[in-house]
Amino acid sequence: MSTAQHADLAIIGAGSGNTVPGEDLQGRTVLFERGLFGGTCLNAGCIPSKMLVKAAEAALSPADAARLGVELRVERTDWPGIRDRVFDRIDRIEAGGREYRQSQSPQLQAVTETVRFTGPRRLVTDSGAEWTADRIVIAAGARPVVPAIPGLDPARVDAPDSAVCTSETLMRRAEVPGHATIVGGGYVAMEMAHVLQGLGSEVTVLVRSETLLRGHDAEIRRTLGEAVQEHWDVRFGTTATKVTEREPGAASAPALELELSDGGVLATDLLLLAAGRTPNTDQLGLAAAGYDLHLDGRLAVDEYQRVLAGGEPQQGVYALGDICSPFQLKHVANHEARVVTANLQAERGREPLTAVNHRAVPSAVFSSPQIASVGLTEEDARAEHRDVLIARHDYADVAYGWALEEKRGFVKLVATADGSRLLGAHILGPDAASLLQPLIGVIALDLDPRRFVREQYWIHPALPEVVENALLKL
Ligand SMILES: Cc1cc2nc3c(=O)[nH]c(=O)nc-3n(C[C@H](O)[C@H](O)[C@H](O)COP(=O)(O)OP(=O)(O)OC[C@H]3O[C@@H](n4cnc5c(N)ncnc54)[C@H](O)[C@@H]3O)c2cc1C
Ligand SMILES: NC(=O)c1ccc[n+]([C@@H]2O[C@H](COP(=O)([O-])OP(=O)(O)OC[C@H]3O[C@@H](n4cnc5c(N)ncnc54)[C@H](O)[C@@H]3O)[C@@H](O)[C@H]2O)c1
Repeated sequence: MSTAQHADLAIIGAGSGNTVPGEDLQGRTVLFERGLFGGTCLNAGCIPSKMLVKAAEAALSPADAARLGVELRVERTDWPGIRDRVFDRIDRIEAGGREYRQSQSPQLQAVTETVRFTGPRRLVTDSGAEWTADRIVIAAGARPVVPAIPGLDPARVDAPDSAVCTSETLMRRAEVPGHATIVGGGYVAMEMAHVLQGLGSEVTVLVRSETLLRGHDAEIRRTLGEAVQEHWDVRFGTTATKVTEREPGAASAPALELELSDGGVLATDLLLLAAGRTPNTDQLGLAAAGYDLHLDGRLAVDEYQRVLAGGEPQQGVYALGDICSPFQLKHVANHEARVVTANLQAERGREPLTAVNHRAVPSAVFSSPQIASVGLTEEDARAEHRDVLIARHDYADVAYGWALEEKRGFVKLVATADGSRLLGAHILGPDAASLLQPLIGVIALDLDPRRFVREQYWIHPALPEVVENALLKL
């Protein structure tokens, strides 16, 4: 006889999955979380990284001020103070979320363990507790890839006394390294290089390919590459071929020696691995459940976020966020969580399901310069459409750009040949993420960009005039 406990709904992962159980969900719910409540975004991702970017930018402000004729000096950056300010706030929110789920959520049982499937709708925790559930939401996220580099012991990555880390532990480290080496040329590498340099590190970035931020518009990538090389030692087409870690605690610094594919040797205090994030599907025993996976390890879902098995959607089994999404972004995970919540309700009332909307997914990279992007790149648009219109306006050609003395920033728009539909928008420069937002609306709501620009006021002389002028050029 089975001793398994039974739930109406089981949720795996209290990151974005934690938003699914609302007041109106009926029946017994179990929420499995092996780590921190709030998941990656709150504890080791979007939120602490942006709080640190802000501190780094304050430390880098003398260079901006100097362009304006103001001489500023940074007296000191108080890393322990900055780190503790950031994580005191975050840790309190995490503890509050945990406490709420553990003792104040009626009908919900929080199980703070790792769980895996032993069959379809059948689960077991690490301590052996068995569960069955009528409906399941899989929101188990992703984790940093640890590339195979000779000499690198994967078990030591992120250990408290190790000089090799990922974004999981970087932001809570005891010290800012004198010299940091970053493997990767993607989002994490660009943002963390900015943070580390701002807070006092010398930074070397090892980029396996010849470009930063693969998938972004080529002009954006090229301009970013030129800009960051003014501050960081960026080595394109270069990988680490061997890592030698000195004895932990050995007096002689630096802690690591790296052999590089170009034959060079690099002594460094910290190695940050920022080589992508892999979905946690391999840790979930999914073969026992028979659910389908994509080649890149993502759980396969249909447009209603229902998990597929043998190509067929499984009623009542959903996935959301990094475990299944083609976009590893928090706003996408949140949207998918809303779709899943709506569909759990709809299923009960036998109402139509809501489809996910992955059109016009924006992203921003909070580096220096900041980048924000939505829709097609120029290259993709040219491949998809016979003719396209490209419009570009520089920050330097609007009044607020003069106030900023901004030389590099620009807005680039990609539209259909007649200018009636915006296909993509790409911004590089101060406040790019905020400037992009109205253009996300134009694409998402299929607004005519010619009406959008003409039939509203644009505040003069505010920075959005750079967006207005790019739109006028269409
Ligand atoms: C450094 C960094 C910065 C980022 N910045 C941004 C940003 O600025 N903007 C943005 O949009 N996105 C950003 N992201 C991406 C964003 O954090 C993720 O896309 C988002 O958090 C994914 O949410 P999720 O719910 O899918 O996964 P997670 O938040 O990772 O939640 C998954 C949860 O499942 C738990 N879990 C996993 N397996 C099991 C198991 N077997 N049993 C029990 N529990 C399990 C985990 O402990 C975790 O808490 C950033 C990511 C990083 C790493
Ligand atoms: N601001 C944001 O929205 C934000 C910030 C951070 C992370 N994220 C999300 O998290 C995801 C993961 O970030 P990321 O920077 O780790 O991944 P990424 O996919 O953005 O970049 C990975 C980089 O590592 C390189 N790489 C891969 N394997 C390698 C290897 N074996 N050796 C050397 N280099 C290798 C790739 O060429 C690439 O440059 C992002 O794709 C993004 O979706 C978003």
